[in-house]
Amino acid sequence: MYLTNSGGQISLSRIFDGNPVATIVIDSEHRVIHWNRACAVMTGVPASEMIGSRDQWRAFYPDPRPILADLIVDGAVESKVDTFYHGKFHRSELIEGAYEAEDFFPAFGDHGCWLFFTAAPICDDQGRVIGAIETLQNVTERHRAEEALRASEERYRELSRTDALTGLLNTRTLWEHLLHEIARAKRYGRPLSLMVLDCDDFKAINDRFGHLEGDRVLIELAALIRACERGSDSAYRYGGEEFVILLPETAATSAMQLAERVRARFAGIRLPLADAEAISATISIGVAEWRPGEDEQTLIRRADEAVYAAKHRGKNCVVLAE
Ligand SMILES: Nc1nc2c(ncn2[C@@H]2O[C@H](COP(=O)(O)OP(=O)(O)OP(=O)(O)O)[C@@H](O)[C@H]2O)c(=O)[nH]1
Repeated sequence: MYLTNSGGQISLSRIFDGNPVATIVIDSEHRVIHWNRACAVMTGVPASEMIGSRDQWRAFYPDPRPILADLIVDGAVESKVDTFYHGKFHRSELIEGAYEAEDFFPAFGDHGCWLFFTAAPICDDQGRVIGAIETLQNVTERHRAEEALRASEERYRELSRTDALTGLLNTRTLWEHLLHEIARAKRYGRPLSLMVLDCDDFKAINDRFGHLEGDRVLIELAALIRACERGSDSAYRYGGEEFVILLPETAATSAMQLAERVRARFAGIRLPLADAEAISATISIGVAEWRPGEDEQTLIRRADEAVYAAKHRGKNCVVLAE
């Protein structure tokens, strides 16, 4: 078949060969009849090794198996395409009987390669499939950019949910979780407790040792809280030197025990300073168990009031909310 122009004729195989998109054509016997230059460059396999053979798989896979064009020649039975390209293919919206797929080829290039490939049937005048044409494009760069974007979105999502200094969840997340946990406690009639922890005399710590050392105390307290929380608990930085631990499935007695453990362990910590001095600090804790019908603001307010009560009792203690 020829195209004609003022300069003469161009054969179809020259057109294929000049196509910058890697292209393979096979006949009804699965024999390769075209393997263009772009395909040779992409796969590293010259056309001379492929034309007339049924070895097209060799350019892509370690073991013999059909490529997409082979499945098209075999009638493009969807279940068969699915066997080889599960979750990675869909029907072409442009050409009937054609498929598009995207897959990772670990042996391509230095670190593997993502290819987007399409295969369509070639039919005779009666509509019988007499071969298939497959095109392949390297979409690795696009994939890497998408992965980087996903990772950065995930990082931003994480940052928007956490407190930068301590790495604990932030107040916004606390309100979300609290609403959810109250709804759950209500629906299933389960206990739910919460504690508010407030660093004692923190202004004096800042004044005496400096703001950076104050930050160290907060970081240390956050680490201790994280070490003490159980699987279903979650911890939040609630304000400057205030923290919250949310305790699903926990009644007041257990919450008080946990609070007492955190208080005692924190009081025992000595943060060494350069001049052989050490910082020690204490916390006051208010514990509140959710009451049926109570909303999140009221629950937190009761725990806050218990913290004030603890401060009035001399600090470094735990008080159960009224
Ligand atoms: N280093 C540091 N200090 C903070 C941070 N956030 C808040 N603060 C300080 O925490 C101190 C809290 O002081 P107050 O609310 O007066 O409470 P307190 O000194 O702990 O006194 P009591 O609550 O009665 O024990 C303030 O001086 C704030 O500036 C922070 O992220 N880092």
